[in-house]
Amino acid sequence: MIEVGIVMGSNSDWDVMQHAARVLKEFGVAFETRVVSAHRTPDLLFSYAEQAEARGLKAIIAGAGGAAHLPGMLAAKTHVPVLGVPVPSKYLRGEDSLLSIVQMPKGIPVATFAIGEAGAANAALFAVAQLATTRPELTEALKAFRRRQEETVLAMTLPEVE
Ligand SMILES: Nc1c(C(=O)O)ncn1[C@@H]1O[C@H](COP(=O)(O)O)[C@@H](O)[C@H]1O
Repeated sequence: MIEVGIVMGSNSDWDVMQHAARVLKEFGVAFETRVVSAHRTPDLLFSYAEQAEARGLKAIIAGAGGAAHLPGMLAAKTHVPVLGVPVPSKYLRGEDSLLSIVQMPKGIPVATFAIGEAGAANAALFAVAQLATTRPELTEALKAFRRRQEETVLAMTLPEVE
């Protein structure tokens, strides 16, 4: 059963959003990927959000760039937690995406992550952590992930100054 939906406003967001998919794949979490746009496919957005809970989704990772209304509008139409990823935009480098996702009005929350690839990967790690509250094997996998990360950093070397 699919547990996490990864949606994005355009297939041009894939370079960034693939990093969420890669993390979920690494942790063995079942996910789907979809292009859904609040602006260009509003009817699809409504039906996706309205069906999310009944379809068993536990989290929706939503990435969009520019006037990034997708995460907020999904959150408006479902109680499934929405994790927003600001995708870098052509003219404002994603600061527009970040502000339009993070500044939600009181009452309709979107958990907002960093702009770009790191935000996409962290949104997926956060979704894994959410699922781990009822799945001990995911907690163990998260601990192992942190240990590997720590070992990588501890093994880092710096060049000598000439
Ligand atoms: N921000 C949104 C929404 C939305 O919020 O519903 N739909 C598409 N877009 C964004 O428009 C940008 C340019 O899209 P195109 O590359 O298709 O022109 C993408 O970053 C997409 O997320």
